[in-house]
Amino acid sequence: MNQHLDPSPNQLTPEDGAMERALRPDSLSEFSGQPKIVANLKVFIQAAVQRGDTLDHVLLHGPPGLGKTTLSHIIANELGSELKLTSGPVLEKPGDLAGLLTNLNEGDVLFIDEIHRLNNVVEEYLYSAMEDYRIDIMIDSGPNARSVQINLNPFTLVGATTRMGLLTAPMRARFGINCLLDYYDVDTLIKIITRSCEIMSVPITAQGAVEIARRSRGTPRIANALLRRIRDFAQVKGTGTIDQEIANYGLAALNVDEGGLDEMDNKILDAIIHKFKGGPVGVSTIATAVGEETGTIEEVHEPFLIMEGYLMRTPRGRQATEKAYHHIGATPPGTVNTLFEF
Ligand SMILES: Nc1ncnc2c1ncn2[C@@H]1O[C@H](COP(=O)(O)OP(=O)(O)OP(=O)(O)O)[C@@H](O)[C@H]1O
Ligand SMILES: [Mg+2]
Repeated sequence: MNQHLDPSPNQLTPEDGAMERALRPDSLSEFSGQPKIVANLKVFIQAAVQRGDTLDHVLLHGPPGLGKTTLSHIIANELGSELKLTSGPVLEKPGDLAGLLTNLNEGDVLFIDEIHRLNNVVEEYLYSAMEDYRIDIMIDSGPNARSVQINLNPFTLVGATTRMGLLTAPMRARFGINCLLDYYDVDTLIKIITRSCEIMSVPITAQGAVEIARRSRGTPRIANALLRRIRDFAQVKGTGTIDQEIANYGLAALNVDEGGLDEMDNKILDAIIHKFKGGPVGVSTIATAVGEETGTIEEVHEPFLIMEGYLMRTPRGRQATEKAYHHIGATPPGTVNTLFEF
């Protein structure tokens, strides 16, 4: 298996990373899809700007590659503010956070990616910063230790998470604006693909765009990643134009099937059906069976397979649907074989 060809969101090469940034829309009007989120953010941003207030803290959540980081850049752009980026696992101790917070200017946007991965101590520290724009820092240690209160400039915290369930209730409660990003429909993905092709100066036919959009798992990052690879196929094996034929050829070569399922999606369905009698089976058992991390299955594969109707979540575990059986060419349980009926 060609791992480097895997278009999964976690396997971008540095070259892909640069291209991803080039394809990233930088204003709300360029951002396609998520109409409710865009409309609401427009109002909240305009209202804050008109009043000369800082925007309330924003929580962005949803599966990888749907535009959380993109939106954080856009929010800062639209506010005309500076964006400072960090992420949950990087902030190991309160001092790391204090350094960042005290350097924020009024109205700056602080983006904390993977905010569910903040440790408890840092998280509690963040509460007073978010609520009162104030932090207590300890100076000296031992008998001379004392805490000093520092006032911060008002700022907007934008937190992003793929795992809303892992965010503590007090943390969630401190965000005034809560945005759940949803998978994109095919029409919106066509728009995103067409825009990317214009930026990359790659010719694409309408059918070529449909084919890639349809098989991008509702995710702009995957649409762009597939597009870049199919551009290579078009250049080397075709005429340079991405039409339906070369799109089909490239998608097959990349192991993306007709329904847009990748190799791991198919492996998961196959394991549930053939190893665990269709389920219900726990996600960690599935993870072991297919050799993938439990977290990746929960964040990346499961939400997509559920949305597409291949998988059900029951209190006792994950269960394959009839659609899943048909997809991998197995017979669903309870199906009467009509050949033997008289
Ligand atoms: N609405 C959109 N319109 C156009 N392009 C988009 C949109 N949303 C995302 N993209 C593209 O998809 C890429 C991935 O988006 P982004 O990095 O914002 O995802 P994310 O939600 O932060 O993912 P992760 O959870 O993995 O950090 C961007 O570089 C951008 O090119
Ligand atoms: Mg991101």
